[in-house]
Amino acid sequence: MLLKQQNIEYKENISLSQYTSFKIGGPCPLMLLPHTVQEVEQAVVSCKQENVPYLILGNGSNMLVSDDGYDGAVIWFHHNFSEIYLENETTVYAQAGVSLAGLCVFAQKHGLSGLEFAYGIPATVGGAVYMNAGAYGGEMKDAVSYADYVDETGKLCRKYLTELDFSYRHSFFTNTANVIVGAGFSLRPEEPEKIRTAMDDFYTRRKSKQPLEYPSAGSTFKRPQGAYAAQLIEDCGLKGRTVGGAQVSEKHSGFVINRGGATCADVLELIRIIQETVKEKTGFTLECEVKRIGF
Ligand SMILES: NC(=O)C1=CN([C@@H]2O[C@H](COP(=O)(O)OP(=O)(O)OC[C@H]3O[C@@H](n4cnc5c(N)ncnc54)[C@H](OP(=O)(O)O)[C@@H]3O)[C@@H](O)[C@H]2O)C=CC1
Ligand SMILES: C=C(O[C@H]1[C@H](O)[C@@H](CO)O[C@H](OP(=O)(O)OP(=O)(O)OC[C@H]2O[C@@H](n3ccc(=O)[nH]c3=O)[C@H](O)[C@@H]2O)[C@@H]1NC(C)=O)C(=O)O
Repeated sequence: MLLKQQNIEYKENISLSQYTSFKIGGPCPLMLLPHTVQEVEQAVVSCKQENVPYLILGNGSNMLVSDDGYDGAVIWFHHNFSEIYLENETTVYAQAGVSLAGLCVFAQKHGLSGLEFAYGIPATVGGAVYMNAGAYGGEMKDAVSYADYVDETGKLCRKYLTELDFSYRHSFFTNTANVIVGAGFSLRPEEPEKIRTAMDDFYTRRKSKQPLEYPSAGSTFKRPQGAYAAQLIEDCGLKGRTVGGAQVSEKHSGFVINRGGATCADVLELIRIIQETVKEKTGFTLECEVKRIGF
């Protein structure tokens, strides 16, 4: 395979369950761990040439991977692509593998406000921009100034906020094979203490309401127009409903959790039951927020 002759670090025959926050997922023959933009360009071009599909993995916190795994190459950014610096007085640049927690703490230490809402979202910068991650009234689109990416032909490009087509859990990148390599965040000066207090407040709220003690992929469904998925699920009596190792969290019914040993098939069956029951009893259609991989 050409892909393995390019000096890009790689691992073979990995189990994707080790790389997803759900702790679910079958095998994958090849994981590429690029360290430079040039290596990302090479990886994309080689995958195209060899007709190998690729998947970009950040923190794996929004993925439901098939028990049969993924028959392609995974490009992994966590731990590498972790550079972060001040571009000017109010702009922070972070590479795609930087954790949102790391980005928030960096901004706070430099007295820059605008990312407090994101403290506690278990994502990388790449995954968060890809999906316009949001919480507590904030979204990535409120802070992102531009994003750098390697396009599907292997060329490095930049798009600015107005071109990024952000909306609820969606961006220009959604359902494309572009690889985000970094982003610039435009922030406002504020006292570091005030920023720290806001971050701690959001984190405490998250911890008290969400089942962080179990593996999951965050909210399973998007908020449907005019309702909350969690409330609909609770009103339909589905809190605690279990299939194999998968369960509708007793703490927050918007989360399907892995109580131990859950398979992808368990989660899919539980999702099917939830969608069917909610539709039948309330008329609302619940759309999955979690991205399905390898189907
Ligand atoms: N608000 C909250 O409390 C929570 C939010 N989340 C969400 O989970 C997401 C998780 O981020 P993360 O764990 O890092 O992502 P994941 O590893 O879960 O990847 C999710 C998808 O994002 C795409 N992606 C990831 N990194 C990149 C990149 N560098 N360039 C292009 N596409 C990329 C991939 O698309 P592809 O398959 O096309 O390759 C992938 O399928 C965030 O967007 C956030 O919304 C999760 C938990 C809680
Ligand atoms: C976890 C994620 O993001 C989360 C984000 O952390 C939180 C906090 O702002 O708000 C969203 O959750 P959410 O829509 O479930 O919001 P919450 O405020 O927790 O709950 C909404 C409503 O449902 C009700 N609710 C919640 C839990 C529950 O068991 N039962 C219930 O009825 C709440 O009382 C509230 O009225 C995001 N999810 C989506 C799909 O928009 C994620 O994207 O993975």
